[in-house]
Amino acid sequence: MNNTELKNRKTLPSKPERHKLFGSVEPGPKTKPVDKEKMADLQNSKKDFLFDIDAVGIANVKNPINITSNLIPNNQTTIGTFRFTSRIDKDSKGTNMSRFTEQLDAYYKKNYSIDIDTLKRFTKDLAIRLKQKDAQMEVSFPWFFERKGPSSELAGLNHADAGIKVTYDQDKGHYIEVTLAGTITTLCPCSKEISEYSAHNQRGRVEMTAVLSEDFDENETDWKEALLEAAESNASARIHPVLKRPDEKMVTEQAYENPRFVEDIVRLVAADLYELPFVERFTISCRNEESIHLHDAVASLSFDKNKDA
Ligand SMILES: Nc1nc2c(ncn2[C@@H]2O[C@H](COP(=O)(O)OP(=O)(O)OP(=O)(O)O)[C@@H](O)[C@H]2O)c(=O)[nH]1
Repeated sequence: MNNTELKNRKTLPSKPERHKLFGSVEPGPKTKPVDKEKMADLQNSKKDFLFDIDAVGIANVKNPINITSNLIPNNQTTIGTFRFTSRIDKDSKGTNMSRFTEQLDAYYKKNYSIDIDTLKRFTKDLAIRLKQKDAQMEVSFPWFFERKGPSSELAGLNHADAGIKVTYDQDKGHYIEVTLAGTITTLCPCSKEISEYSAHNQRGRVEMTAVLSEDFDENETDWKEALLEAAESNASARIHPVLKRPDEKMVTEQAYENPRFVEDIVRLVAADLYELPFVERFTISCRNEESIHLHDAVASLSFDKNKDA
């Protein structure tokens, strides 16, 4: 910038003056207490408020999390989306919302890992912090895993959407439910059967929710890997980030050799989850994004090993 340009530059008012220009005003007279002890505490008022509340808390909380995985990368940092709640009875006006994020930050500072044992501790600590008999947390996160091309062995990262829901109840103990949604290739059996050549295929999303047995040991089994394998091993073919021509030929032929309807997928995945000893009950859904329609094909089933077996 030369001297003439510098001289022609506009002189702006100061930042406080600019704020006034755009409508900011001086603070008014203040009469309410500023000390926490003297402030009204509406949410802690005790009275008959007519109804118990099943779940009150906060949702859509995002925080960085550490997870471990049996598949590479074995340790990863990803983003967790949380929901925290507890019951309150009809004698309490409200919960203490700040305590949920206060506890999350305390765990974050301890560099905690999102594993089931830690989350069991988390929910029990949360119930104590809230002075309630129960607490529930849900966390969902993208889980990354390395996948190699079947012939070239060239690697890249795939991801699935994972979730854990843990409930602590002073009288009943812990309840644990896990969710995994993975992506697969399916090739239409009907299309293969009726056509002189080719068959249309689709990208399917398989979502599995499983209630885990009390004795489930995460040190022995990575539930994420087990559920992913249930979805992928029953598909027409797996999804790959990197495919060279020899890989593509293998994947295409494998899909043709293993045609699947959306119904076939939920039943075959159900058979695998039925055989996993640490799964007590499960729900499976599959949504295929059809390549010859604008709509999707969907199927779902639920099974309880204790009731339906
Ligand atoms: N209970 C309740 N609080 C809400 C809601 N929306 C916002 N909040 C706010 O959450 C803020 C923090 O609440 P608390 O955790 O009770 O704060 P506090 O009483 O200073 O915290 P403690 O010292 O832990 O008791 C309050 O200022 C509430 O106004 C709501 O729908 N319900």
